[in-house]
Amino acid sequence: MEAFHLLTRGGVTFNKKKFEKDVQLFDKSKKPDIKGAASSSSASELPPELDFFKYAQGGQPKRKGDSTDGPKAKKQKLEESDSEEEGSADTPVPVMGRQRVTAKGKDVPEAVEAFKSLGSRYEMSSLLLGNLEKSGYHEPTGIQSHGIPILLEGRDLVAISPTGTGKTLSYLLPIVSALGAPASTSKQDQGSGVRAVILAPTRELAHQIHNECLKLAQGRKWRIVLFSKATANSLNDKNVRDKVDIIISTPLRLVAAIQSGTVELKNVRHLVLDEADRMLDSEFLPQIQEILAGCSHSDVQKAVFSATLPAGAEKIAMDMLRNPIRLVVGLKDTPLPLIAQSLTYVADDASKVPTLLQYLAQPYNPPVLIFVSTQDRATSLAEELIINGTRNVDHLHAGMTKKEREDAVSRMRQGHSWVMVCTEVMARGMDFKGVREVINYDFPKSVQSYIHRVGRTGRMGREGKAVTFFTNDDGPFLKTIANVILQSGSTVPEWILKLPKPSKMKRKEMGKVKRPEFVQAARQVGRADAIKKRIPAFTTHDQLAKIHEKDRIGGILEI
Ligand SMILES: Nc1ncnc2c1ncn2[C@@H]1O[C@H](COP(=O)(O)OP(=O)(O)OP(=O)(O)O)[C@@H](O)[C@H]1O
Repeated sequence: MEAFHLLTRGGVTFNKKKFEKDVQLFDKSKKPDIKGAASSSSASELPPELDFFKYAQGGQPKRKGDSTDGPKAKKQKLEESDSEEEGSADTPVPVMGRQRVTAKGKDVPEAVEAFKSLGSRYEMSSLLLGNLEKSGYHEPTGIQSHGIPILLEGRDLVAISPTGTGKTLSYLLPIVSALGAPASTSKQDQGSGVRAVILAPTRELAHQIHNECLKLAQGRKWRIVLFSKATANSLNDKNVRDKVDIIISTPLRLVAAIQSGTVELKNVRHLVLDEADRMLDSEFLPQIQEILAGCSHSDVQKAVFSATLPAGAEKIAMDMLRNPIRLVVGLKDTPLPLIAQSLTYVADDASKVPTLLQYLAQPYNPPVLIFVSTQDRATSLAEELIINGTRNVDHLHAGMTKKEREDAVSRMRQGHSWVMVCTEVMARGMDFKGVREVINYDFPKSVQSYIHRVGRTGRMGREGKAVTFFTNDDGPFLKTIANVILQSGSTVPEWILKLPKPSKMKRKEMGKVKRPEFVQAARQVGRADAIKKRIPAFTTHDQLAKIHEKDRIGGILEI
């Protein structure tokens, strides 16, 4: 702890040379050396901060300033190293693609190297294989190569694979493939009532999974229902209810429907828990148990998926499953090496807004996701950024109405939001392909929260960048997150590594750090004027290009 105190006790003995980069963030006369920030562009080029549409089309990110310590180099190092995750002593499985996959369990089915093998080996329909192609899924990822055959062979599965590696398709494809004829047309004896249930912790994620599922099922009349109050009401009619093939829901919504008798799960043959560790935590577990009890068919295949699965959650999962196979892709509970991660010291809460404004004043890669700890802090930080001239700022938290949340997600998907301030509700599962930078404005409340938050970038082979602010109050937990960063191949200052490891008890306090209810304003004086003159929250691409042109030549903003 001594090193941390040296850094933080009022700055008297602060070693400025050693922490030059952190000091630069507070020195307005110097540009901070933010790794990954592009240098200023020539006047004839669109400024990099405006040029994100190119990226949004999926082009390879060109990060300037990457050194030999950049994510690629780190990835290489990790692949070359002999580092190994737990379970590797079990059934050896060939290395697929870039990530090591280990499987534990009896009679593990052989992995597939190409989607087309699913046609010959499992008679997967050409319609489904065609839909994969149409979606741009040409080759399976590690979790898909191994996980899909396991599920197609009817086995239960615990799958742990890093964020953005295609877990959704790994469970959707086998389910859709096993459905056969849609319930509405079927004369076969497949029972009546919903046959597959997929559970996710947030409405946004359930919605995203629903969209993926619809894409995959194109061309067949399966009824795939995203559960909401409205759909629950429509299922009051048994004739409608019996024609549903798949339900995708949050646990609470489904339990309410079970209790009111609008849904029966006795015909369910496939049950998937996405973000399994969250679903099995104390908040959701009673609901999951109720849903499990409702799935009373003698042959229910169960699968749990997550990027993180702490031992406690894994034990609960294993007890739920029958003769399961456990798959681990990459290093368990570790972000992908493609995400360049760093820690930024900001002393106290009041210093965060100025630090963030300085960060956003440099060229950055929009859209950027900014995580805060509470709903009020999300709203107030978004407001603060707008007042201070940051463009296209949006926010999202669970206290907003369903419509507001849907609109915010849709603006993000369409590329209208450049800066999205959000709470934990966006941390898990949300897939926005263009997100290149994540900022943990408030320190995460657990290692799992950290991994999922930073996992909103660096998805499906793209590079990403994640910055985590820490204050003096976060000091005791710094080492825990630093270890995760180090394990995934990014570098951490030496002094942090020398901090003592917090006890298990202490680590539990990580999520309980007290923060002010609202973020602290960057400017008190002239705030009312600033609000009146603030730039409209959303402007068109052309308007923004004009603004930047004027900014460069010192013009006055007129919009
Ligand atoms: N085989 C594939 N080829 C190309 N892209 C794919 C493939 N499989 C999935 N994807 C795309 O990769 C992205 C990430 O997939 P997905 O959201 O399923 O990741 P995940 O592992 O569930 O991540 P998280 O842990 O954050 O939930 C999505 O945009 C998806 O469309």
